[in-house]
Amino acid sequence: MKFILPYLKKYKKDIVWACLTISLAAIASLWQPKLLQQVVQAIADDKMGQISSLGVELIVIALVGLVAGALNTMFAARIAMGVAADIRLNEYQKIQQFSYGNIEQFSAGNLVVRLTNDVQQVQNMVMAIFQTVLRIPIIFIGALVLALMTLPNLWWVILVMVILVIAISAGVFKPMGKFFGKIQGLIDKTNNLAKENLQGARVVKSFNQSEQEAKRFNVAADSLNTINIKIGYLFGLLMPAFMLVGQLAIAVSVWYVGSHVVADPKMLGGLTSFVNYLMQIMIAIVNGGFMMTFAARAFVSVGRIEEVMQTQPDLTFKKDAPAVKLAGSVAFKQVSFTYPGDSQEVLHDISFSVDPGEMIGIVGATGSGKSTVAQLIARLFDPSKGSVEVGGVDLRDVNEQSLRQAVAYVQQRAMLFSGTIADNLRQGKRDAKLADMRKAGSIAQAAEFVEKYPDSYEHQVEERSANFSGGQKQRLSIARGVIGQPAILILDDSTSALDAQSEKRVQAALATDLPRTTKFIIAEKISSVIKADRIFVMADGHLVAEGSHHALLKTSPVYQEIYNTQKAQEVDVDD
Ligand SMILES: Nc1ncnc2c1ncn2[C@@H]1O[C@H](COP(=O)(O)OP(=O)(O)OP(=O)(O)O)[C@@H](O)[C@H]1O
Repeated sequence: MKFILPYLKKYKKDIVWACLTISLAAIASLWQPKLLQQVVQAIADDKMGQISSLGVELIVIALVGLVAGALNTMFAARIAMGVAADIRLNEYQKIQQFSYGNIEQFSAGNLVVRLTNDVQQVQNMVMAIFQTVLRIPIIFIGALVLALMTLPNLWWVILVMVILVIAISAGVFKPMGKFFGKIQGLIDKTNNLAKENLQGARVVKSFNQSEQEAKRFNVAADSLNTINIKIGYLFGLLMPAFMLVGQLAIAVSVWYVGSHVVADPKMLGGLTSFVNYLMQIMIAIVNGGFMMTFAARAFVSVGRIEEVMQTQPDLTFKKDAPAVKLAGSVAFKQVSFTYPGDSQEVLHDISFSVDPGEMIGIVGATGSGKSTVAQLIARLFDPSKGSVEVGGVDLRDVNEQSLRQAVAYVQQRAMLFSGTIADNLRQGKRDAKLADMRKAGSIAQAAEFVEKYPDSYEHQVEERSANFSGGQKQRLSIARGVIGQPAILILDDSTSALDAQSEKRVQAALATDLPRTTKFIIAEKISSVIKADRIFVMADGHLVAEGSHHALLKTSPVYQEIYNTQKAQEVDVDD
C-alpha cells in the first residue's frame, strides 16, 4: 500500500467522489429492506393507501443506488486505470535507465510480464478498493445494526451465522490465496514457453519439434490446469456452504418468528428485512474474504514492480559530464572483464590503443571475447578492472550523448524495430533527410533493394522485421550505423549474411565515404579483415597478437592456424 499511496495523490477528487458514491449506493441497499418491511406491514395492516407512496420511495431509492453504483464504477475505473498507467510509465522509464547487464539479470520476458500482467493486478486491486472494499464495512456494520434493531431477539442467529461464515471463509480463502500466488508464476511460464515457441517457429518446424514443443507446453499448461481445477473445487464448495448457512439462518428465523408472530404481529414485516440484512452481512464477509485473496495476489505483483523500481542501474552516466565531440581514438588500459552475475573472467588484462581513422580487424575463435571488447567500447558494460577511453576520455566520465554520437555499434544480430525503414535509420541520426538515408543506404548496399520499393525508405518494417531477409536486415542495420557519420564504427560480424561481393562493396564504400571514421571489423573470416591497418587476434579472452595480415602470418601461431583452417576450407582469402 505504501508503494501505491503516492500514485493515488493525483486522483484526490476522484477518490472523494468514489467514496461518496459507494457510500450512497451502500446506504440505498441498506434502506431498501426497511421500505419492503413497511410494504409488508402495510399489507398485513390492510393499509393499501400507503403502498403506492412506499412503492415510489422504493423506486427512487433503487434508482439512487443504481446511479450511485454506476458513477462509482466510473470513478473507481478512472483512479485504477490512471494509477496503473502512471506506474507502467514510471516502471518503463526506470527500465530505460537499466544497463544491458540489468536487463539480462531480470531477462527481457520477465520485465515484460512485470510491465503488463503485474501492473494489471495492481489496477484490479485499486479498482476493487474503490468499488468493493469501501462498501464492505458500511454494509457489514449497517446491516448488523439494522438487523439487531429489527429483530433484537434473533441476535444469536446473526452471531452463529457470522461465526460459521468466517470459519468457512478462513478455511477456503487461505488455500485459495496460495493457489492464486502459484498461478502467477505458472502464467509466466506458459507465456514464456508460448513466446519462445512462436518466435522460434522456423526452428521448431524445420527440426520437426512441434510434438516435442507441444509436450513441453502441455506440462506447464497441465500444472496451471490442476491449480485452476483445485480453485474450482474450492469455489464449488464455497457457494453451497454459504448457501447452506444462509438458508439455515433463514429457516431458524422463520421458525422463531412463526412461533412468536401471534403475540407480536409486527414481527412478520420485520422478518423480510431481517432476512435481507442477514444475506447482506453474509455477502459482506464473503466479499471481504475474496478481497483478501485478491490483495494477496496483487501484493505479489506490487513486490515484483517494487523490485524493478528499487534496482539501481549498474551503469550510469555522469550528469555533469560536458558534451564534447569525441575524437575516434580508442584505448584499453589493462582491461579485465567479468559479466555481471558471473564468476568467470572473460577478458584478461587487455591493452591497446587505436588512432582516429584506423581500420582494425578483430579475429579469434568463437567465444574468445571479440564482441565483449566491442560492448566495452560502446559502454554497454564497464570493465571490471582497468579503463576504456574514447577520444582520450575515460568512459566512466563521458557524456552519454557525446558517446552515442561518437560510437555506432552494429551488432551481430541485426535488430530492426517495427515502423518504417526511415524510422529505423533515424535512430542513427535523428534529423536524417532523404539524402542522408540514400547515402547510408548506398554505403551499406541497402539502397539497391530499398529504392525498388514504391514507398522506398517509407517502406514498413513488420514486427521482428519478418518481411526482410537476414542479409537485408544486416544491410539496414549497417545503414543505421553509418548514417550519423560516427567517429567510431564497430561492425560486429555484421556482414556475415552478405555475399562476398556485397561485403567487398560495403568495405570499399566505408573506406571512401567514411575515411576519418575509426573502424572495428569483427569477423570470423580473415578475408573480411585482410585489408585492415591492424588485426587484433583474440584467444580465450586474451589479446594474443596484433599487426597487419602479412606480419601476423609470420609472427602469430594462432593467426596462422585460423588462416590455414580457412584456407583448407577453401575460403576465398583474397591475399
Ligand atoms: N551476456 C553474457 N553473459 C555472460 N557471459 C557471456 C555473455 N556474453 C558472452 N558471454 C561469454 O563471454 C565469452 C566471450 O563471448 P563473446 O561474445 O565476446 O565472444 P566472441 O568472440 O564474440 O564469440 P563469437 O565469435 O561466437 O561471437 C564467452 O565465453 C561467452 O560465453
